[in-house]
Amino acid sequence: MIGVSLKMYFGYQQTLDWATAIEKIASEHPAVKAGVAEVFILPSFPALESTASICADSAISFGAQNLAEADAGAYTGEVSGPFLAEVGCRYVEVGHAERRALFGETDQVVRAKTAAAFRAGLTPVLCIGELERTDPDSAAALCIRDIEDALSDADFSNRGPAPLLVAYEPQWAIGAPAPAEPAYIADVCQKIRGYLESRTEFVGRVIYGGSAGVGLITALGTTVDGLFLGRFAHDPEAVRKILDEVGELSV
Ligand SMILES: O=C(CO)COP(=O)(O)O
Repeated sequence: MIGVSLKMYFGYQQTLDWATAIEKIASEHPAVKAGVAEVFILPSFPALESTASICADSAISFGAQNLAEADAGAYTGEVSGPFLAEVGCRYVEVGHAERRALFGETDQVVRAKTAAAFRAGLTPVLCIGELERTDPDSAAALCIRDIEDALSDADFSNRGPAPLLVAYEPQWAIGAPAPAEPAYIADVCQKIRGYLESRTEFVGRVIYGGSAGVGLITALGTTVDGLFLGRFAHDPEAVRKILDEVGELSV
């Protein structure tokens, strides 16, 4: 699973050119064709509709970087889960470290947005990760506590197991020159995976984000379900190389 959030780096046309390039690379890639790699992209809201056209009948999917807590109403400037689903989003990011640090999103907000995503039938890309570098046991314990907390308002009663994507993003590794060490990532993600497997209301997978780029998935192997890329996916050729790596891992 290779996801990319563009954050707010690109302009509109730049986003569409990039999405077109990624769609072409992914849909022609043997790892995607063989079903061993999946790609999703998360552009800014105003590019979603054009991204839907680019991704129509394609192997790649798309989603949004944020959603409102409520489904409809007097919430100026917000975008609801049902709106995103109607545009064709499959994924929506919830609780990214930048939303928490820069826009005051609390645990309560993350709970409400996670519940809203599930209500709309979207797969939350639930971002969690420790603030400061620590040991893998402490990091995993904190992540599992945050996942449990984020899910605590979600209603799973009306359907079969819902898909959930956990993005393990140690906050100290976001926007850094290099990712966390592969052994550290693998240890934390294996523990998160163990927790996700113990829950039956949802089917959870865990991807790593935080300065992820070419070479990392080869080092991590199958200890993670994929990567959540930021800056290092701005060059579409880097995404091609990462898909090559995924293909090599599966043989
Ligand atoms: O936060 C991230 C993905 O959402 C990671 O971003 P960078 O890879 O640019 O550090």
